[in-house]
Amino acid sequence: MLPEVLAWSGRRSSSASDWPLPALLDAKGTTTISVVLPARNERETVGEIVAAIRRDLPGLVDELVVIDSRSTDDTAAVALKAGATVIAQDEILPDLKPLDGKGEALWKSLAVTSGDLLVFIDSDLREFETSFVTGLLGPLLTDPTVAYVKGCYDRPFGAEQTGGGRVTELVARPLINLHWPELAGFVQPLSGEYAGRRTALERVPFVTGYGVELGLLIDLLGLCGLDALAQVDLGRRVHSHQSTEALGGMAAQIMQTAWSRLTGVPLGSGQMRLTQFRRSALGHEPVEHDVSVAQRPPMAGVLS
Ligand SMILES: O=c1ccn([C@@H]2O[C@H](COP(=O)(O)OP(=O)(O)O[C@H]3O[C@H](CO)[C@@H](O)[C@H](O)[C@H]3O)[C@@H](O)[C@H]2O)c(=O)[nH]1
Ligand SMILES: O=C(O)[C@H](O)COP(=O)(O)O
Repeated sequence: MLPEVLAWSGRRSSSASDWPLPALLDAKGTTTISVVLPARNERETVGEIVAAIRRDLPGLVDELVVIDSRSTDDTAAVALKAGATVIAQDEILPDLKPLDGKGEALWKSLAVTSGDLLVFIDSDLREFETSFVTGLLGPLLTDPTVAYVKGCYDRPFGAEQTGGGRVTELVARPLINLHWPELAGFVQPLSGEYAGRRTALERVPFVTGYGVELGLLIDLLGLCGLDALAQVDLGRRVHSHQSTEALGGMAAQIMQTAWSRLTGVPLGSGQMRLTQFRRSALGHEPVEHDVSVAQRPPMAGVLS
C-alpha cells in the first residue's frame, strides 16, 4: 500500500463502537438523515431491517425509504407493513426512460428523499444490527470534512467466518490496486452499506446495475479527494449469496465501469452480452445474458 494510503487508513478508519447513539444524537443538531434500502425480491429480510431501524433509531433517522426495484414478490407490502415508505423505482422521474438494477434504484432515491445525509443499506442482510447505520453516520455527523463513508466487515461464507466477497477479492480489489492505488485502503470497496452527504452524492454520476459502488468510489475520490472518504468497521455481514454464474454478470458490470473510468468512454453506448456455459445432456451449452450498464448524470443537474 502507498505510504499516504496507509496514513489515510489510520486517520480515516474507525469502528461502529466508536459512535454510540447518544453522542450522534448530540451531534445531529438540525442535520436531516434519510436511510434508503434498495430491494429486489427481499421479502425474507427487508421487514426485519426496517423494523429494527424504526425501533432503535427514531430520533436519529428522519426518513426511511425502501426503493422497490421491480420485485416480483411481496417485498413492497412487507416493507410497508414494517413501517417504511415504499416507492417503486419505475414510478420515480417517470418522464425518463427506465433503466435497470441497483444503481438506478439508488440514483432515483436522491429524487424522492430530502435528508442532508443519506445512508444506503442492502436489504438482503441477515442478523442486521442498527450499529450499521450509526457506525456509517459517525464520521459524517462529527466531521464536516468527511463526505462519504464505506462500511467494512468480515464476510462469512458457508461454515467459514471469512471467504465471502468473491467478486470483491477476484475482480474489484485487483482492479483497484492496479489502477486506483489511492483506493486500495478500502477493506470492502463493494460494500452495499455506505453513507454520504447529499451535496456530494448529487454531484457525481451513478452507474446502473452493480457498477454503482465502484463508480461512486472512483468519482467521489475525483470530486472530493481521499481525505474526504472514510471507512467504518461494522463487524460482520451475513447476506444471501448469489451463484457463481450470477456473480459473473456482476463482475462484468464492474469491469465495464472500470473500463469507462479508465478510457473516458461513457457507459450506455453499447450492449455487452456475457456468454457462459451450462452442462446439459448435449454437452456444454452456451447461455447468454445482457450485462450492460449505463450511467445516470449527477442528480443536481436533473433536479435543477
Ligand atoms: O436490480 C436490483 C438488484 C439488486 N437490488 C438490491 O441491491 C442490494 C444488493 O444486491 P445483491 O444482489 O444482494 O448484491 P451482492 O451480491 O450482495 O453484491 C455486493 O456487490 C455489489 C456490487 O458492488 C453491490 O451492489 C452490493 O451492494 C454488494 O453487497 C439488495 O438489497 C438487492 O435487493 C436492487 O435493488 N435492484
Ligand atoms: O461483494 C461481493 O464480492 C459479492 O457480493 C459476492 O459476495 P459473496 O462471495 O459473499 O457471495
